[in-house]
Amino acid sequence: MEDLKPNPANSSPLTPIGFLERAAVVYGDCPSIIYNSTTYTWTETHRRCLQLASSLVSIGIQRGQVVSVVSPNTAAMYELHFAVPMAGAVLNTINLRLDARTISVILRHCETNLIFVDQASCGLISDALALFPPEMKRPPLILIADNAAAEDSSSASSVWNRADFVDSYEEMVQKGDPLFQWIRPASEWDPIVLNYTSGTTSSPKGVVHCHRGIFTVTLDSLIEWGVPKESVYLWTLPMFHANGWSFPWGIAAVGGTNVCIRKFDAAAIFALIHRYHVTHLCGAPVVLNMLTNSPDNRPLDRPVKILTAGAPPPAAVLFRTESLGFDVSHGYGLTETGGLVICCSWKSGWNRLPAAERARLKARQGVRTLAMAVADVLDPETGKSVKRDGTSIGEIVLRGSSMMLGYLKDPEATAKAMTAEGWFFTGDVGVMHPDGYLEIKDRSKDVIISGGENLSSVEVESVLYTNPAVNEAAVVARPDEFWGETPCAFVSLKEGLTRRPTEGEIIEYCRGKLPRFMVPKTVVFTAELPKTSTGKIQKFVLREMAKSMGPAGKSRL
Ligand SMILES: Nc1ncnc2c1ncn2[C@@H]1O[C@H](COP(=O)(O)OP(=O)(O)OP(=O)(O)O)[C@@H](O)[C@H]1O
Repeated sequence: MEDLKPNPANSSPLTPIGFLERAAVVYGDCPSIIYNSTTYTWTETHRRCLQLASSLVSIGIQRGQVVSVVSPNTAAMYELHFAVPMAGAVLNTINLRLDARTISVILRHCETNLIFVDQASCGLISDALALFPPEMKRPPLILIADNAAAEDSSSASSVWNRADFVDSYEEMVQKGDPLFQWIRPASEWDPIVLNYTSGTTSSPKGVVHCHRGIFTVTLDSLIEWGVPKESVYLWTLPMFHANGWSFPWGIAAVGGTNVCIRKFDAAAIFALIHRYHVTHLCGAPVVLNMLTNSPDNRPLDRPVKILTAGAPPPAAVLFRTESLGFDVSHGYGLTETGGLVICCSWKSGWNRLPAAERARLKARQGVRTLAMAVADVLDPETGKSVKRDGTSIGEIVLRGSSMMLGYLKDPEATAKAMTAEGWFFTGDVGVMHPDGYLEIKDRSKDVIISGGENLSSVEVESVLYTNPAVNEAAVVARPDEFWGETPCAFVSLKEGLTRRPTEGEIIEYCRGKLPRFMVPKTVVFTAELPKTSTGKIQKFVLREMAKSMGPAGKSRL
């Protein structure tokens, strides 16, 4: 059989871009995108993306060049996930909640060739470009004009003239060629996207993924979550966050409907679910918490599937979300993995367990998805797999086909993250349970060491979330003269409480539920917890605050 080798008939490069072509054939008349009063079909989306791709080529965009986008979840943002790679270019979606300085650094770092700017982000991009060194060439801009953005503060007219843009998004679509032969990747290893990490632990890093990686993670996520054909997907997860965990391409693969929205709050989510018969949505645990704590929440008429990832979901939050009628799935991934690669695959037998136990099991991150080759937890001392006992701690490592190509212009960080032994080191600390499901205990930088014992801040937080008065909680290390470090809890309380608990009461509550060394020694009440632009709690900010409070004293309790 040695003579049987790859040949042109069996080795066409894998790419998710072909999903759109197929959707236009199979689901041509079905709605592809609903955005405010606009509805497109898959035939129209396919045609519009081809037209836009051809216009990109005619203005000089070349294979492998970076094209950036700053936009909320609009129809244009969705189309660009296909149109930019169809022009052979690399899509770089930028988090519009970042500050101008960070965006300026990103734009210069990736040497972008063109920026699509949503009307409401013009002020932000103007500020970011003003920070370019004077001798540096500014990239050309395309305006995504949008009536729905008009109410936002820094609209185009107030910052820039139309002449500052080389064109408008809609004009580029309209003048493009609907018969354009899109530029297929020469190799499946060609880059397709460049995404910057959330910057939770350090400065954002530029992660490059190839067509093959995105193809596999997209199909993998559809299978793992069980997304059927013609699902109705509500875009609550920003597409700029790791490409919405691959669902822009995934929803095309199943011919679903993308309900795109610029902004959301709990009331809007419940209204849209009802109006469009939404079947699926994604959100970080902070979104689940917002839905369940909102006065607008109401039990759903029919079950809606919600996939959560991005931060540890406390069991209490999962429990409350399911009580409203959501069917929650829990996954784990990093910008570096292109989407979710570990999922808490649900076993039907678990449905017979009490609700609290179900939530506890679901709070575990789970097992590798089908396309991930290996997921393991390695002992930091020996480099060997930890015992499957649910208590031995190690670093979570991964190997598989959706792993990034590497960090842009950072061979050192790339080599540190992906070793010659074939592991990607996640920087997350976890345990392996006897049933083969893994659970994150902390980010390695967030582990608290108290009296020589490693203490999981996530476990303490999950207890705090069960307190009916607690809205959000985060636990970090506070220096302590005797113990080295002790857990310090930052807590925001729910609105409308008739009586607010005291620090002593919160500590007492934890005493009843945690081993002594894990009980917070300090509780700080705060109106809101600091978050990154992707909704993750910024523990480094809280750590600094805890440090500035000084050593906790000589308490030996
Ligand atoms: N289900 C989950 N449970 C717990 N943590 C999760 C889960 N999913 C993702 N995470 C956390 O999110 C991280 C990946 O986040 P992302 O790629 O958005 O950037 P970041 O790591 O937050 O930012 P940076 O790398 O710049 O510090 C994971 O390493 C993990 O710590």
